[in-house]
Amino acid sequence: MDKPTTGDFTKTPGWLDWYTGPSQPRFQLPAGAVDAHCHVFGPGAEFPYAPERKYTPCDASKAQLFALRDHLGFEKNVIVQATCHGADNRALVDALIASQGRARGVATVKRSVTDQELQAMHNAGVRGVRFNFVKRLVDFTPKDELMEIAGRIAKLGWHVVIYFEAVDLPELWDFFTALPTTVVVDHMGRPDVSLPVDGPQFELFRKFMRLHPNVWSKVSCPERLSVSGPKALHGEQNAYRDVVPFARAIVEEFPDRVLWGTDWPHPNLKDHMPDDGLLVDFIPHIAPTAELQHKLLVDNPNRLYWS
Ligand SMILES: O=C(O)c1cc(C(=O)O)oc(=O)c1
Repeated sequence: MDKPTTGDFTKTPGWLDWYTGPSQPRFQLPAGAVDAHCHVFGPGAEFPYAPERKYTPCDASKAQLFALRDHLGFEKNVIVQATCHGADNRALVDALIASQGRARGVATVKRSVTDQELQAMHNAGVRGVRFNFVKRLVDFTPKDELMEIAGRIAKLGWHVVIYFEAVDLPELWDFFTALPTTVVVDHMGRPDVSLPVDGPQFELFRKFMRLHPNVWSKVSCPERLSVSGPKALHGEQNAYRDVVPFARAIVEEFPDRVLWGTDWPHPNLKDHMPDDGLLVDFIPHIAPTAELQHKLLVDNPNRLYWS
């Protein structure tokens, strides 16, 4: 793959660029596998980063994403609008159209979005909107605005993707459970994996999924959640041990409501940038049987995004 560029923008100090030359995964993905959480950044020279962004990344183009897809052995992508592009979905839509049906998208919209704009996004392959509650990434949007957007996109058959941190789930519970669509949680609601997997924090998340059959979870981002490592670098086949029990518990209890994605190009990692090939090798640790792997990687994402 090409090396990352920066265009005319200056990257956030300490920014880690995505890993070039990822290894060939040892785990062979099943035919039809979907990378259900990844992003495109710019390129900034073509699709400028949003003025209200909280970070400036290195570029991560659609061509680079599709090269990674092919290298790792995925058939398709779900591209999630990154907060560095705000509610300007042009880079996302451009990538969706270029994918020729091999990518679907999750957009960020404001209440001012028109029905024609929503329809155009639908035609390009958008199937959801993302509501972000991680304070370091976005400015606050009132919940009545978000609920209004949810009501409108529900009519298109779209779903809502939510990104929040585990400590905020109690406060957000009533809003989340009132959403009228399928609800997809990013990265298992970001549990603190140094706490017990059967402790109150993660138990609340499991209860959230148990009580609400419309709630799905991405069991992605061990590289973001792990405290103990080891990192997915230098051929490590047993990376991020502390995340395994959390992700595996969700995959085994809710096999028909889980998704997996690389999270490439891994925005805002501070510590290291994983080898995406080794991230794929993480999958059998959390989905140990061929049946669970097929649901996670093929059946579930195809049902949600391509049917
Ligand atoms: O849209 C983003 O900016 C974004 C950021 C992060 C993060 O910084 O945790 O994770 C994501 O999955 C997406």
